[in-house]
Amino acid sequence: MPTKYRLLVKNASQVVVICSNGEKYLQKDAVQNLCVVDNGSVVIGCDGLIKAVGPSDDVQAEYPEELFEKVIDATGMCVIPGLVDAHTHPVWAGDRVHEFAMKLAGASYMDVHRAGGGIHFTVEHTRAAAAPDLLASLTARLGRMLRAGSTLVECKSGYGLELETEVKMLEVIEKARRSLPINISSTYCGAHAVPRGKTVAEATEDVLRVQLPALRRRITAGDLRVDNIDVFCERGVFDLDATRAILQAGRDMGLHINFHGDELHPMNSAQLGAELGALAISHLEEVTDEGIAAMATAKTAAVLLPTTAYILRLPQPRARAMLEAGLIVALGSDFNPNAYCCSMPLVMHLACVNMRMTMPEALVGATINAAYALGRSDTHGSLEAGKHGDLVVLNCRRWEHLIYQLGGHHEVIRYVIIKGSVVHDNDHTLAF
Ligand SMILES: N=CN[C@@H](CCC(=O)O)C(=O)O
Ligand SMILES: [Zn+2]
Repeated sequence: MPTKYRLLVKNASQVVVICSNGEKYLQKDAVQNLCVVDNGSVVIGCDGLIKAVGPSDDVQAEYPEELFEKVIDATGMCVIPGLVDAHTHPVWAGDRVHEFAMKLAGASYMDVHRAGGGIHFTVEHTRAAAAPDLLASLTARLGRMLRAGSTLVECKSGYGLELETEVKMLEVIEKARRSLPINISSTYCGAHAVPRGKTVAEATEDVLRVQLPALRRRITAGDLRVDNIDVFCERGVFDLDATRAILQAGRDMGLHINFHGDELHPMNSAQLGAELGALAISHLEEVTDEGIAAMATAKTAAVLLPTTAYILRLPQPRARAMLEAGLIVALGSDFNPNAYCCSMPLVMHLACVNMRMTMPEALVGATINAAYALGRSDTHGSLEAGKHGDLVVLNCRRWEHLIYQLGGHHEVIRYVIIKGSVVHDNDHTLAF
């Protein structure tokens, strides 16, 4: 009999589908009631898309095993959707381990930034780096994220702050997108800091008159794919007017608005994002109640970054107030030289303990809602027929072990699968 399907994952103790009615995001009570199939199986076709998910007996009655290229017996294991990391800065040279020591000794993020460190330090090293070296380190970092269960990752530029290096970074992201199995959502973040020697007005003009028009030409020519536009809207970085001008220009080019706001000071970034129809705003440690309400009405997702609040000892984002107001809450690792974390399981753990999210809220934040924040929830973020066959098989009978076992994801994750192909097989056999 000819092979017709790529992969059968059968007999899993739990298949965490997340949602099953084509929802683009989950909010309010829907977040608590995850769709979970006990003793379930998943079928992925040769096109890499999910064909069926359901109770094992039903699936196996309809899809005989001999039709499959590969069968995984997931007895005693769980299946969850591939994790989605909605916020990373993974292209850079030069680490900042020395600044970690400064911060532990009491320096704030902006103290380091104003002293010429922080983003400026990384910009200097990234400008000097050769593209193949940046690609090699990006590949290694994406590999680490993938082994921690991430199958769709947002990747920002933003350590160039001038055309040449911003394009170099976006080209590196594009090469990774074309050559690696992991899915990438690419973000232009040329307004990540005001470059040394320029005013905010000059930096804004450079983005508007030089960088964006050049990017538009590259995108139109098919050389580059860019999905999102980002600005660091913060006191001492880009103010509200500059942020508005840049985000509007990006939106006019067809990019999704997805930016840094209300992190260190209340800037009314949330209200601005809601007004502009932003798909997502990240950080929000300092968002006001009015900002939360505006985002809920506009269906602008909140991308919360627990690693940053933890490392910088910031006030935690008010996840509970956001969830209760009906916001679409997503999570991201914020991997960058300040917050060196590639692990969404660790991010979910921090979100639960420090932000008081429940485990279902954290998993929703790292799947369907993170996919929504990237405009990808029609194809990613849940295990529904027609979506990409991206999933993680866990070496445990209950999916919550992935969050509960602090820092233990290397042992808990057995397989990472993208479009029905096993891209990571952690050949451990653990008993619970
Ligand atoms: N806050 C602005 N940007 C990054 C940090 C980037 C850096 O420090 O290099 C963030 O999301 O945390
Ligand atoms: Zn960031």
